[in-house]
Amino acid sequence: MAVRIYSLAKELKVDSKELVDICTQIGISGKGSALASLDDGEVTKIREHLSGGGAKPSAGPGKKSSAPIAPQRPTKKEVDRVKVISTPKPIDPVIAARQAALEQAAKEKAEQEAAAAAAAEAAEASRASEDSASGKDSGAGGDGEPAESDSATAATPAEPPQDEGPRRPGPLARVMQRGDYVPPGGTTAGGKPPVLGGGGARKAGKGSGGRARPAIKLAPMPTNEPPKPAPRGKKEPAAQKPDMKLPADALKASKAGATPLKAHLRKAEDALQSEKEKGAKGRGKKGDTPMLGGREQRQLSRSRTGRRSGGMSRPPRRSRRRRSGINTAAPRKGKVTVQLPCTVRELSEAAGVAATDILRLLMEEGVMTTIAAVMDPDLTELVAAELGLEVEFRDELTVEDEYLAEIRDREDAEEDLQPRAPIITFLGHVDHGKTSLIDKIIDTDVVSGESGGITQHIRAYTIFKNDQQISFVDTPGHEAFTEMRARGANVTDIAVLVVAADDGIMPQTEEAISHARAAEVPIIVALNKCDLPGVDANQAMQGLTAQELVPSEWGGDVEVVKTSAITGEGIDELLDTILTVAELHEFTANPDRPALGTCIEAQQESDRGVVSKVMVQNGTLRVGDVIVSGQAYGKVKAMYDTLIPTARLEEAGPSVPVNITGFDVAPGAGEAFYVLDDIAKARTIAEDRAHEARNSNLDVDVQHVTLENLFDRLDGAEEVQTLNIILRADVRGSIEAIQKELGKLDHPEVKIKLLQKSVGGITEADVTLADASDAIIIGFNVVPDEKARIMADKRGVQVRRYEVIYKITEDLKAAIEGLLKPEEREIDLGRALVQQIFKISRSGTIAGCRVLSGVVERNARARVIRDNTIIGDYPIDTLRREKDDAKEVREGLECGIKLSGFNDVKEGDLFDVYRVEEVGRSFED
Ligand SMILES: Nc1nc2c(ncn2[C@@H]2O[C@H](COP(=O)(O)OP(=O)(O)OP(=O)(O)O)[C@@H](O)[C@H]2O)c(=O)[nH]1
Repeated sequence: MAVRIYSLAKELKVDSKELVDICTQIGISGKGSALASLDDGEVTKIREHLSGGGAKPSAGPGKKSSAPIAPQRPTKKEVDRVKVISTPKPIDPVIAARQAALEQAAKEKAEQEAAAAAAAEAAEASRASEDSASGKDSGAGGDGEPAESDSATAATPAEPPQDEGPRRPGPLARVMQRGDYVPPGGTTAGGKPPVLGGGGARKAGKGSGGRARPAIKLAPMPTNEPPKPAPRGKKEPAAQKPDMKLPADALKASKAGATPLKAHLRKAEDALQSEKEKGAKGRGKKGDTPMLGGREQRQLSRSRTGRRSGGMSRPPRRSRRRRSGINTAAPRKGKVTVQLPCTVRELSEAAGVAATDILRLLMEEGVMTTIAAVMDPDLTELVAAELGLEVEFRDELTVEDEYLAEIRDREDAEEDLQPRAPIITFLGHVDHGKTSLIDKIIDTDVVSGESGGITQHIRAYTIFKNDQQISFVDTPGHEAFTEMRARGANVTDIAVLVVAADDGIMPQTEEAISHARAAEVPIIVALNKCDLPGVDANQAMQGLTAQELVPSEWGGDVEVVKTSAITGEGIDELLDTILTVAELHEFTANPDRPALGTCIEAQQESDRGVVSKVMVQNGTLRVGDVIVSGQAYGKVKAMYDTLIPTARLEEAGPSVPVNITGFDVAPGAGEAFYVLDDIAKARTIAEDRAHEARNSNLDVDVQHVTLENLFDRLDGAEEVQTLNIILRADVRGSIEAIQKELGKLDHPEVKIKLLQKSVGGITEADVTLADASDAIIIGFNVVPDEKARIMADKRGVQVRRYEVIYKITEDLKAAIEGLLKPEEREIDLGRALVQQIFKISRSGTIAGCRVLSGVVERNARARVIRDNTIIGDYPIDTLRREKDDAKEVREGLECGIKLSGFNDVKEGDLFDVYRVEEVGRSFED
């Protein structure tokens, strides 16, 4: 019987990877991964090899023995050699927290029942005494009996309820009953709320308990956000007092009074004066900032340094201390780089010119100023020119960059990294069983039906399987998964693609595959509903193969697990596969740093305020931590388990989802969160973001790749770049032809990656994917639907439509080479729906239309769209409003349109109206 390498490795207590290497050494080829299968002969060969080597457990002395090798306990040497990566201990605090919550609930229930029983007894007793007083009590026993009865009643509340019958042990109880469970000392029910994540993992990570797992190589955490520039000052030389003198010619030139500097200074002063008069308030934006002093500048300076008091003439302490060291004056340079806004001091430091010399230069121009005065770019340039220097500007650092860059960019030392639980997302076509599978997994191992803690709203949870932690993020659909990625949040390590065996690959399955591929996460397939009679798993596997997901049992590299969420078939194997894939990827994090992660969702609750579900991705989040996420900030007031929401936690380590309270407003789903050391900083960042969002007139905040800017992006790039493409076409044949043509495009610096190819019109899902993956969308004989078009405009995603295949390759080639000549560009004008047809013998067919959006112009062209497919493209011949010719007809109005050369118009057709404009070359310079 075929056995997987990792299973055999487990049995033989050796590292899976080591076993892969052994396969190669002993001539068993094609076993590149621990997930590969071995046949009986190969297993025997391996066993013989290991027994011959003497270092591994052996089957016994006889080589010919065919008896299975009994798993043996590894020797101490072996245990020492194999680094244990299982994390048995984190189970304790989580289970303890959950158990504490469940026990508390049980206790409350018992108390309520006891109170009810006591009340009933008391009522009974009072009735009895009334009866006795009225001489109705004829029973034996006299006065003593009620007393006995009372004492029995008094004892009742302390007893567990007896009438419930034997209770099925809950999963937590089951875990407690297991031999490998060690209860955490003093942190269970009734004690201080236990902690979750980090601490246990840390202890466990280096322990020697649990089964032997492969040795790990520690990998860096995937980052959530693109790297930001390092904070200012990090790499800058220390403040200095250079001994360079101003060049005489520079001074002479400025003294002559004819320099542009004087005029500029006057301009700056005027501007400052008018700003003062206006009493303008503003912060953060250099455009609003009066240069060379002013209250606003002081505010800006404070907001950037985080100081709440002090004037700009006094430099921040840190700077002063820095300057008191050795003079590290840089030699005078011919070209200097400064960051805007630039102060006199910064220019002096960058240029290696004494600040006093710059001040003197300014003074000679009649401007009395200070070393901390901010100069605008023009003035900086002019002063530099006076000094005989060329100046280059770096982008201004935002407050956010200053505070968060260090946190985001901080790389963890390898020795600080610990194994962390994998975060798994289930994707797939609607109704294929994603939710049922997750429910089954949770029910199987952690929570029984009595927990009552799982609600529809819980979308992320962590569970334990064989002492291994796994976290799930249950997104309602792959769009939500991709939406999060679009916001820079990658909260998934492994995607489980759920495919119903009776249905096979469906359109949303294809989309889910593209989304998982674009996220570059490993894919495991759960072939679900295998319990249904007559399902043909082979057919579904053929479908997977057609999607380039070749099952490992067919020699491919994709693990396909046959499951049933109803019978539980394959659930354990699915979990094992997830854990093995996770093990191979060695996900790690540093629990000893301030937390950062992603907000999965947030909502305002009437009693608790904002409750946010966050996934900790690195570090440890603690109650009391200062956090910022999007435009929200606050302090973590309380933390709850997501699976059993009554279980309170004190901290959460990497890969642990928790519900927290404390944000002032609800952060958006997919927003990154960070822990800061100061609430004022968090407030500044959140306010700054809110301010920017309010002031931003542009909806498009990301400049996505377009064929026009592709070359600019490639410019200066060192490595091979990837151009991601989403292709939608009218028929499968077109896709194949285009794919073939794209394959011919061979460029040393640009790789073309087809993220998704499918038949049909362009949808919002395509735009979401393009947004998240920085892709362009190519529509071949198809158009975007209205919502997709609006979304693409809003998100700056380029949608290019073609009707001739060679034009696609021509454009791509030209774009890569920077020679794209967009001589003609189509300007979308609007859309009109054909509501009625009028056949007029002399003129032809007139389409009675309603303009759905935009405008229809007389000299424009119209693509005729039927069932989301372009069936033709014709010039508009006549455009009429009622009986009159019209130049244009706007949204909401009715009109008659006659197309030139096309009479086969039908009701329900859409006219996609556009104009062709001549546009100059983009890359002339
Ligand atoms: N026979 C059988 N039915 C299943 C299985 N898994 C799920 N179902 C049923 O399929 C239906 C859909 O299951 P869900 O778990 O809601 O599917 P889903 O993929 O989460 O659906 P959406 O969340 O709507 O995308 C339900 O009626 C389930 O009971 C299975 O393994 N076997």
